[in-house]
Amino acid sequence: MFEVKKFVEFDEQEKQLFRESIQAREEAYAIYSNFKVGTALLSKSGKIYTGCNVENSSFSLSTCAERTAVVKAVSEGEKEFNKIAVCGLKEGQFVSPCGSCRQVLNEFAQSSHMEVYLVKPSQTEVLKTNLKYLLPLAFNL
Ligand SMILES: O=c1ccn([C@H]2C[C@H](O)[C@@H](CO)O2)c(=O)[nH]1
Ligand SMILES: [Zn+2]
Repeated sequence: MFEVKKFVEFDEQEKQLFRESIQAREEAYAIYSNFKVGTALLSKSGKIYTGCNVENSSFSLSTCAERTAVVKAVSEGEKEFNKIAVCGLKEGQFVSPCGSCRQVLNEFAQSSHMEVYLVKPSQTEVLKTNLKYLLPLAFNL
């Protein structure tokens, strides 16, 4: 399930998350793909952790924005997250987390229905979905 709404229709906390994902994207180190991604992750305690993609000349060592944010947050003591905003731009379309990031989010999601927002840098519209929809029948131990 997903819905697309205008940026301004969301509540203040959500809009703050969206703005921080847009800002985080500015820091992306994407000199090989030129594809910048920014994220903002909301922890159970209410704090926001941001991330961007960090590429490497040895391409497979590149890190996605979502996992940058998760690793930052977990290393600072946060282990559960409620929401994540992902900001990217591909010919005007929404950018969605890759399969590896979906699995990593699943590890630390407070609920399997963790809210996932796909944000456009233009602040025009936002696609709202959830992790259950993006990762059905998820693997868990
Ligand atoms: O979920 C994703 C998928 C891709 N990227 C980055 C990795 C790479 O630097 C660039 C192109 O794949 O986009 C992310 O940050 N998040
Ligand atoms: Zn990814």
